[in-house]
Amino acid sequence: MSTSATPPLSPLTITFGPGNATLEPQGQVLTRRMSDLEGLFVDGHAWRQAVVDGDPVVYTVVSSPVPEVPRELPQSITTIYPGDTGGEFWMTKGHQHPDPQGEIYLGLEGRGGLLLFDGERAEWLDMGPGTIGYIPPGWAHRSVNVGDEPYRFLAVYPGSAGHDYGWVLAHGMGLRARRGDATVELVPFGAPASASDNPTRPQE
Ligand SMILES: O=P(O)(O)OC[C@H]1O[C@](O)(CO)[C@@H](O)[C@@H]1O
Repeated sequence: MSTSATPPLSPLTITFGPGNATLEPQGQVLTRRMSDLEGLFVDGHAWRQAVVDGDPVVYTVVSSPVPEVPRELPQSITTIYPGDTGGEFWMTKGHQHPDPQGEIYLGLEGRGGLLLFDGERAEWLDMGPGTIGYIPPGWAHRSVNVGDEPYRFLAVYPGSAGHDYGWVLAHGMGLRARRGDATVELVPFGAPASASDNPTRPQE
């Protein structure tokens, strides 16, 4: 199997590839470049410049062949590359499940964080190899690489959960993760980009 399988599935084993970067057998592979993250970084000028300067790959999602359909339990490995845009750490788009169901992440490599927002409360979970992050039903979720190496994690989620990206654009994520002096700095979602990033840049 090299793409999404068709139910009914037979029992199967799925193994990690080299560096925990892939799954075998493997399904779909999604590549998100900077241009796919329009409107998500608070510093829109820095985002646009990064697109012009080569439109780097921000993260990839490698799925197993288990399909996103009701009653199945798909898995995927997400690799977020290290970097920041206008001081804001590279991250996934973030989404809400239209069908509110839980999800688990297992940290595999690197240093990351799991930002959760239910529309009122925001929570931050530190993630690393061996950490399980639990996403309860009704919490939008975004992963962030806060280190200097690729941050990699396994996600396991109900196949009927779905991905609502519009919810995050409409409601935000409560907090943003910025590069601080020694570690991650969490700031209110609406806080402007730091003036020191570009002193001559007018605020959007
Ligand atoms: O869908 P987004 O927000 O781009 O983030 C990708 C992550 O979310 C998932 O789609 C599942 O929640 C994972 O496969 C992956 O870790």
